[in-house]
Amino acid sequence: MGSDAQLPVLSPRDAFAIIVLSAVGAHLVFKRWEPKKLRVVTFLLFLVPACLSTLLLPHFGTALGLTVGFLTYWTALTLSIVFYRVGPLHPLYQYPGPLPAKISKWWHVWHVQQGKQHLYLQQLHDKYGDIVRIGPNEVSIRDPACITPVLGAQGMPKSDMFLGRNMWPETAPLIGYRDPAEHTKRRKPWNRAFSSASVKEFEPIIQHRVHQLVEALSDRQGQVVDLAEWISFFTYDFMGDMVFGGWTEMMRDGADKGGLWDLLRRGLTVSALWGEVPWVSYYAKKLPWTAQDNKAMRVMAFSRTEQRYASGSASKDLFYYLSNEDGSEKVSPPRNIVIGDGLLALVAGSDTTATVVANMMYELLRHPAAYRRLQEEVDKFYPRGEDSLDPKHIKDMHYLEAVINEGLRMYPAVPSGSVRAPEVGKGGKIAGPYYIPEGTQTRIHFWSVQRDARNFSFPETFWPERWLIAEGIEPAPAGEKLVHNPNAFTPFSFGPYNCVGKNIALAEMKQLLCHLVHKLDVRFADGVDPDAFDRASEDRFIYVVGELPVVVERRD
Ligand code: HEM
Repeated sequence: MGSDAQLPVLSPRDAFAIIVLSAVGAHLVFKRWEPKKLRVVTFLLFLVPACLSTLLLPHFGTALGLTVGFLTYWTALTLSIVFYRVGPLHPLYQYPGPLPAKISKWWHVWHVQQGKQHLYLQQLHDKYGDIVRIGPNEVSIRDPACITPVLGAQGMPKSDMFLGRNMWPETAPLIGYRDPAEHTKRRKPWNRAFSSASVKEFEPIIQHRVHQLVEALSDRQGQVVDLAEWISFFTYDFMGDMVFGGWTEMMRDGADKGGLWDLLRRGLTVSALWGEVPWVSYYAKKLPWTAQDNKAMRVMAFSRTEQRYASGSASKDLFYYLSNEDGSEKVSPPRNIVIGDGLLALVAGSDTTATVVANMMYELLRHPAAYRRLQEEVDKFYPRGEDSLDPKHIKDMHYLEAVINEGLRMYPAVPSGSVRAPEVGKGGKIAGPYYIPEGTQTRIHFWSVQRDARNFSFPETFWPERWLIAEGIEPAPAGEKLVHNPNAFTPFSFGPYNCVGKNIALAEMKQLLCHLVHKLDVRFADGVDPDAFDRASEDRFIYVVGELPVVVERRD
């Protein structure tokens, strides 16, 4: 071909048609393969429109041609996405939900960022019904009939939420394992650590730390103390002992001197967001400032893990099982896995238990009759002079159990549930009356299910007696018919990925409440607005509570 050969010039109409069709094609590529690699995304979002804009240069000149070309491409891409998401071709078209949520996931992320996701989703369920579309590709469910089909053994695998939360796949903790077979394998040492027999071995540690908490509070009698903070100190110190054979001494210091608690809480806020948009974490982890807290968290866990490897086991802590010091597995897991799981235990076991106990105490303080009744039960089983750290009567203390169940019902530690998704390529799943298309992010909204009048009478009222009535231990109030659906009560989740620490958490909470009300009288500090505590609570995947200013008095 000669050097003066000219490329044919397309008419503006044809050029625009090609740009628009290419943008729709790019949408199809994004939808089908969800590419994350920066090269591919840059190619689709910048290189393609740049090349296509050259078709407009003969008509508009360079600057205007490029501007019009890019704008046309991006507008067509955006409109293609929006029309698809709100239109009848979308597999979730039939499910109701707010329009902005259908169009963009960022609508939901904004609500998550506010920390009030639990209330927002509850409002959506009240408005739209038991299934709500809360993202372009996501639903929230409030129907207990869906718990087994979504969370049960034949249910759905984990979604990629935990890939986003964790950021570094090489230290993926148990909770992030998506492959059911790998998850079952990795969960074995956890199951050994938290079997009924092993939980008994943790009892002396619980007793020691509960005693320490009650003594620390007694030392401050008459002063205003933040009970929620002290309960957190307790759970962190206890988990440090339980996981690594010792770590923090927050109760001794009366403060989080090492900054661990602060660091984990900050990390929690960020990872709650990234869990909602996992692809963001793919880029964010490459930026030093966004990943700072998560990195610092890993460094801390790494250093404690190394120390623990070096010192060997002085007791059968969780590490003993996770690192295979018990010798049950033929091959010991690599260190990175043990680091990930050690950190998980600390996060999963500390804030969860702390937040539930703080909420129970809050409700007991708001309901003095319930506080008195609990104290009377404790006093009956442990008369003055008896050691309420000895757990021998705890299994017979029905009101204590009722208080704990009621606290867990009203304040599930993971209020908005953890997300599952039918695997892409394997077809959708039926959940109760709903068809859930493959790849749909699906959550059971525990907060809404457990506060639904169709499952529990007076759902917004703290009423421990409901559990005694349901068990037939005491009669319902005259003229009342109790609504009580035990299948709708899943604060520890359900199925093969449920909370592996449930037994230890229950043992810890029972021992703590029993000894605390036996030894101390607790009341709100003067001038405290009790509702402020409720208002300050936030859903950061784990429920996080505000300050609970109280005054304690020793009872003996
Ligand atoms: C009141 C206290 C607690 C509550 C309400 C609670 C609740 C939960 C929930 C809702 C999940 C999510 C399960 C899912 O993805 O469906 C979970 C997972 C988990 N929890 Fe707890 N938890 C508590 C205490 C603890 C404690 C003390 C530990 C001890 C280390 C612990 C360890 C874990 C672990 C390791 C997982 C991940 C399990 C897996 O993926 O197989 N939790 N917990």
